[in-house]
Amino acid sequence: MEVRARAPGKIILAGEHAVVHGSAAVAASIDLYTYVSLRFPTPADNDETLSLQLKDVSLEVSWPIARIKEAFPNLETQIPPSSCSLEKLKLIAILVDEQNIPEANIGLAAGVTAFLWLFTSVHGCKPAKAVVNSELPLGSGLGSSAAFCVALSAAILALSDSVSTDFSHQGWQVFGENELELVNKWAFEGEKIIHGKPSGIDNTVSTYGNMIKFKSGDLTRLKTNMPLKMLITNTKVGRNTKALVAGVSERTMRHPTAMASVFTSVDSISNEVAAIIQSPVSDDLAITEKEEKLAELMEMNQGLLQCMGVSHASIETVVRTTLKYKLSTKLTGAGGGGCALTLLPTLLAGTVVDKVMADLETCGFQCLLAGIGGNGVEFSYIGIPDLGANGRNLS
Ligand SMILES: Nc1ncnc2c1ncn2[C@@H]1O[C@H](COP(=O)(O)OP(=O)(O)O)[C@@H](O)[C@H]1O
Ligand SMILES: C[C@@](O)(CCOP(=O)(O)O)CC(=O)O
Ligand SMILES: [Mg+2]
Repeated sequence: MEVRARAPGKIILAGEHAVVHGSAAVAASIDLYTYVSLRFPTPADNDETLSLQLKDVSLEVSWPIARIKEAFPNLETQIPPSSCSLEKLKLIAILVDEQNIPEANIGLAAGVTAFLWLFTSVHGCKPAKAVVNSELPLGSGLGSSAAFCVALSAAILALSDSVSTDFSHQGWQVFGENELELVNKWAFEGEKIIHGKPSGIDNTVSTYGNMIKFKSGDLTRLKTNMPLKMLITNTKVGRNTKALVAGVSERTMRHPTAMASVFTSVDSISNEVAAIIQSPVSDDLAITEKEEKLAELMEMNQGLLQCMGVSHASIETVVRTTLKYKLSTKLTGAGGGGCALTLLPTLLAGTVVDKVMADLETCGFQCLLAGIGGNGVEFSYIGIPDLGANGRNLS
């Protein structure tokens, strides 16, 4: 039995970092996905291992099931998601260490740890093979860690008894509300292992898709008929979300009052962004006015992100370059490099977009125009006899 799941990446229109400290943030899914396929071997395969293949980084790790049983003598599966205890984290760390993950890929150890925790929590010591590949750049602010955890949780749950799904459905299918909640909760536990202290916004938008406002764990789904076009620029400067989030917390401990004001300002910006996006649009003039307000709010948010210490010279270069064309830019995700978002007004000439993209690419950056606000996590059973030719096989 094999299942494939896919979960989208995201952009944050307002509120990253501040959302970790209780402010509101606004995020949207993008049409770039992480795919996970998960398969239980048949008796004929005679395969008694648990393995994980990470295609994007050319890494494969595997453990004999006997080794996992030895490491977790008292392993119990659980249905309501819970946090990984320190004791279990230590046991998993030993299993991960045994894989000799190359020093250059050391950030991946956290992803491998999250996989072991999620899989064994639901399926215990069962042989299986998981394969992961992604259209998202890793560690760039587009939520690859959340998409990884959401797709993994979805695949793991789709092959478990805890969700009722339709095996005869052809092609991608969506979970029911209860199952989505379960996927989201497990993914959040995975994100905790990768990020340290995530707000939950990334796994939530990857699970539910579309556009959301998120504050202190509460999700509001935003309805909009405003066409929103963003240019995403990847500075290709590598960074690590966990370290950046920890840096903001340290600054907050040093300057609690000043940072509280910064977070309050971000909260107001996110609420205003959400209100603008949701208000009805009547004509081109109304759209232009709304775009001008959004652009200004993005500039203000970028200033506050700089205040938090998470901007970067490469991000400032994107801000300056796009400003030459009167376009507003802010970083998206954890910052410190990674990706920036530039609002492209509806009436902006295509030639201007081409010029700004060429200018940014001259700086060594990579530009992409992704679709915004599509579906959240989906899954599809593979190799079921009556799945038929429409069952999409992406391998
Ligand atoms: N496709 C993938 N394959 C392997 N690991 C992944 C993949 N996507 C995400 N990860 C995990 O997520 C980490 C990057 O997460 P993070 O620093 O939060 O950046 P972002 O979420 O912005 O891409 C990687 O170091 C790895 O542990
Ligand atoms: C900085 C933060 O707001 C978003 C991080 O996103 P990313 O991992 O950089 O894609 C952290 C969080 O909300 O968990
Ligand atoms: Mg992340």
